Amino acid sequence: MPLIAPSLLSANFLRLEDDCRMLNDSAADWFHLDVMDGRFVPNLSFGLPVIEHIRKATKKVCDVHLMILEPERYTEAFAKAGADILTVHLEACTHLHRNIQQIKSLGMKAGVAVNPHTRVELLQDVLEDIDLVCLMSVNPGFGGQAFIPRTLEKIRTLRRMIDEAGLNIHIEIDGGVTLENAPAIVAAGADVLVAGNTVFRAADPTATIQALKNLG
Ligand SMILES: O=C(CO)[C@@H](O)[C@H](O)COP(=O)(O)O
Ligand SMILES: [Fe+2]
Repeated sequence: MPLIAPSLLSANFLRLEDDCRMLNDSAADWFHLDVMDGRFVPNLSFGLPVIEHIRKATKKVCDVHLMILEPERYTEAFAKAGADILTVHLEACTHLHRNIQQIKSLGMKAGVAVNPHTRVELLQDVLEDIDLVCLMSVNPGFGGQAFIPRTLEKIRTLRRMIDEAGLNIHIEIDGGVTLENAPAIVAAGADVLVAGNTVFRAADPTATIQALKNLG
């Protein structure tokens, strides 16, 4: 059964407390929180104050996905805000290994995200240092985009790399996850499904989260 991480980028920000409560009462495992800087990605989202409040509204894992340049400038602030997992983009880090060490030294789990054009083989030399790989299955910046099918092959390659190294690392798929494609994503070797629009645009978000869990 995969872990389900609804993305609050698609939540109703006027009713964020209601959406947090709905997720708390649902089968959701993690809260996926997308932070954008308008530089690494062509969009802005929310930042530290919002995450601090969401942290107080849930006991579930806060999985923070940083789509920002120079993430090392904010690592400590996100630790203080209550992130459990902090994921930085390989493409945004000059000193990725150092950034990973910094995240872990502050008591958080470390994730590395890769864009659709980035080969997963580039993760080989940090694999043993991280807790999660976030494979972007859309170009980061927006919710509601279509899943890029080539991601399935990348999941299989990454799963092989992780298994051959005898490691225990989450493979999280982020972007365009639906009830239709979730079974193939899990069959390819992913174990965490991020879902924004599929959950928050559903007539019954709670049932949809449960269905994603059962389908995978
Ligand atoms: O990081 C991102 C987008 O950049 C994602 O986490 C999206 O928020 C996922 O939304 P859907 O594609 O599931 O609607
Ligand atoms: Fe994300």
